[in-house]
Amino acid sequence: MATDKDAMFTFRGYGKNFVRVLHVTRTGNIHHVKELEVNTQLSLYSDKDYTHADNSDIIATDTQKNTVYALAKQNGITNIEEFAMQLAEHFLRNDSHVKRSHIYIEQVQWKRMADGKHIHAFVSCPEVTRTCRVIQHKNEKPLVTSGLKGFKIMKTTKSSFTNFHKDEYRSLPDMEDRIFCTVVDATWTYSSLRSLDFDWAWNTIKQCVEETFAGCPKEGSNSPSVQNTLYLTQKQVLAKVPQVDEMTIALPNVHAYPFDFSKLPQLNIKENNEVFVPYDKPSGNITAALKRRHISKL
Ligand SMILES: O=c1[nH]c(=O)c2[nH]c(=O)[nH]c2[nH]1
Repeated sequence: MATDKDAMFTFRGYGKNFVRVLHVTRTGNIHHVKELEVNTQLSLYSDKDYTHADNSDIIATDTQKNTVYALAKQNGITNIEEFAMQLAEHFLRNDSHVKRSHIYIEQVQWKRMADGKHIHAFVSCPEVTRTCRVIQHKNEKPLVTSGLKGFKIMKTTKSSFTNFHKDEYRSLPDMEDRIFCTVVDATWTYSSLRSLDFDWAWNTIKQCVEETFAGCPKEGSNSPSVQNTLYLTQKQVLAKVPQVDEMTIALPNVHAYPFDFSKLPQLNIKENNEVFVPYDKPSGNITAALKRRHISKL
């Protein structure tokens, strides 16, 4: 990447962010909707656009935006992974001077009204955002990373945190029973895309996250720490979705501590396990990436 004798680029890329698309498919009178926000980024072989103000190779970010709408119209949107791969491939195939395509898509969810039965009326369901990142280099296969983010979940018991390290700075007591609240941010890569049903994979992984966190509805499941719950989630995902090669999860520990009624001695409140103060800052930041040891044979 020679630039001049004093400096060189270590990265270049440009594209359009936050391209919003609402896509409606009609099967007779039954309508299906998908709402996406698409981010495109292209890296070219030449750097003359940056260094010599030569714009002749630039695929304008406006053109990239139009391409998103055109491909949505021409190909439809089966799921965000397929759509991102089509976009990445399109720029590489159509424009020989493109070296690398990078497409990142977020999908917000709409659910059918009337308990999922309405044929054309929907309710916004911001409970969780589905994400997908596709990076593809010229003449190479796409690297697909799917994910979910913003999935805020909480349980009011069966979470403890005890026997942790003691030193002169520790003030937190052992907690046998606490509130566990987190906002799940997870991404995963696939070792094989062959006959992979991306919707099935995403739904299965979301279910793993929920089930590991919550346990069965009548009993729940014990969490001895956020770290352990995170690891058990990853293990369950690797067991249930054989195409997943590596999974990264971030589970912030969004603390909620009992209000300290000792500050109000006149109320003579001795016990409190009902009134909590949620704190969004600071939050614990617990994260790990778990990768399969053996390459999948799929
Ligand atoms: O599950 C937890 N893990 C920690 O590392 C930690 N640290 C902390 O203050 N509370 C908790 N809880």
